[in-house]
Amino acid sequence: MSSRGHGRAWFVWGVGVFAYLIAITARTSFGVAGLEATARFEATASALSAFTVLQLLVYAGLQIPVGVLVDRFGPRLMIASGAVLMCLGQVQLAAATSVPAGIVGRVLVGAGDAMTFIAVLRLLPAWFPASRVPILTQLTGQLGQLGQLISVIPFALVLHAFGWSPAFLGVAGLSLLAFVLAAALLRNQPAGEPDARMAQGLRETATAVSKAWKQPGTRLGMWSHFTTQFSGTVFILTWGYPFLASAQGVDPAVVTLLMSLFVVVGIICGPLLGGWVGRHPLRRSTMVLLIAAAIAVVWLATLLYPGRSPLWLLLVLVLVLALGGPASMIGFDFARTYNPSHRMGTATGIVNIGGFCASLLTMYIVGLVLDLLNNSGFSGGDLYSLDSFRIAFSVQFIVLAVGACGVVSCRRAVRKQMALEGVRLPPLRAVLSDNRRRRRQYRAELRGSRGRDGSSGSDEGKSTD
Ligand SMILES: N[C@@H](Cc1c[nH]cn1)C(=O)NCC(=O)O
Repeated sequence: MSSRGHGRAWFVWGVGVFAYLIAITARTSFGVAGLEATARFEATASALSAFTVLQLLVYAGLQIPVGVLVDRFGPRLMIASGAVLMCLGQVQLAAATSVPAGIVGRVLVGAGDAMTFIAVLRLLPAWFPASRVPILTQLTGQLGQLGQLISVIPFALVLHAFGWSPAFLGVAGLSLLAFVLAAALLRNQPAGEPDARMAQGLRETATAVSKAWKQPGTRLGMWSHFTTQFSGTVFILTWGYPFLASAQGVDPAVVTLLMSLFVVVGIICGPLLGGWVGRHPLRRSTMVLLIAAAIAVVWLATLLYPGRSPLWLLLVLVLVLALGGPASMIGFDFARTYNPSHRMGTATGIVNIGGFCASLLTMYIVGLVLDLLNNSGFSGGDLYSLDSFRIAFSVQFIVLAVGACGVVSCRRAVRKQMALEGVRLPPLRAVLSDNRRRRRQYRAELRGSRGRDGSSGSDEGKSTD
C-alpha cells in the first residue's frame, strides 16, 4: 500500500474507533445517571435494573443478525446505521418521563450499539496487513473503553449542571457526529481492492451461520470471550461498586479511582497482549486459560480473606479483572483467523455473544443470591453484607469453570483440525525449554563477542511457537 493508502487506513480506523467510543458512551451513560433516573421515572431498583438488562439482552440477541448484515452490507452502512439508532435512542431518553418510554430509548441504544463493534473490527483486515491486526484489534477495544470516561466526567458534569435532557441530548449529538463521519469518510476497503460483501438469500445466510458455528475456531473464540470478559463486566456495570463501597468499606472516592483504573490497565495491557498474540498465535488459548486462572485465584484470595480485604488486595483484584477485557479480545482474533473474510462478521457476532451472555447470567444470579440471603435473614438486614457477597460472588467460579471447559474442549477440536491440515503444535514444555536454550546460547555468544572486540551481539532469537 502507498503512504497515502497507509494514511487513509489510519484515518478510516480512527473514524471507526470514534464511532465505537461513542457507542460505549451511549452504553454507559445511563448507569452514571442512576440517581436522577430513580427520581425522574419514580422507579424501583428492579425497574431501573430492567433498563440495563434489556439493553444488554438486545445487544447480545442482535449479535448474529448484525454479524450476518455486516458480511452482507459491509461495515460502513452498519456503523452509520448504528449511530443513527443510538442518536434516536438518546433523544427518546432525553424526552422520556415514564419507565416504558425510557426502556424504548435504551432498546434503541442497545440495537445501535450492537451494530458498531463487529463492523469496526471488520474494517481491520480490509485496511491493514494481517501482522498488524491483533494489536489493532486490542487498541480498538481499549480505546473504545475511553467512552466510559466521557460518561463519568463530561456527561456527569452536564447532567448535574444542566439536567437530564441536555445531558442525553449531548450524547445524541455525539452519535450524530459519528453518523456524519462514518457516512462521509468510511470506506469498506481501499480503492481497487475486491469487495468482500456477500449478497445472499435466507438459505445461504443460514448456511453461513451454521458454517461459522461448526468451525471449532469460532467456538474457541466464543468460549474465550465468555471466560475472560464476564467477571470484569459484572464488576464494572453492577456489583463492583456496592461490593467495594458497602461490603469492603472503601471510601467512595477511592472506589471511583479503582473503577477508573480498569480503563487505564486495558489501554496499557491491551497492545502488549495484542503484540504477544501476534508473535505466538499457537498459544492464544493458553494465555486465555492463564488469565482465567488468575481471575479465579484473585477472587479466591479476596473472598477467603478473613474480614475486610486490605486495599492492596482490592487493587490487585481490580488489576487482574481489568486484564479480562484485553484477554477477551483474543476471542475475536480466533474468529478472524479461522474464518474466511466473507464470514468474519458472522463469526465475530458469535464470539461476542459469549462474554455478554456470561455477564448477564452472572449479574442476575449474584443479585438473586443477595436477595435470597437478605430475605432469609442471613445478611442481618444489610443487603450488601460482606458475608453475603462472599457467597453470591462464588457463583463466578462455576461460570469460570464452565468457560474453561469450553475453551479446553474447543481447543482440542481445533488442534485435531490443524493436525489433519498437517500443522503440528510443539508441546509447550518443549517450546519453553527451547526458548531457554536459545537465551543461554545468545548470552554466551554475546559474552564471547564482547570478549573478542567489545561490540554488542545481534538481537535475541524469536521463540518458535
Ligand atoms: N471485550 C470487550 C471489549 C473490551 C476491551 N476491554 C474491555 N472490554 C468486547 O467484547 N467488546 C464488544 C463491545 O461491543 O464493546
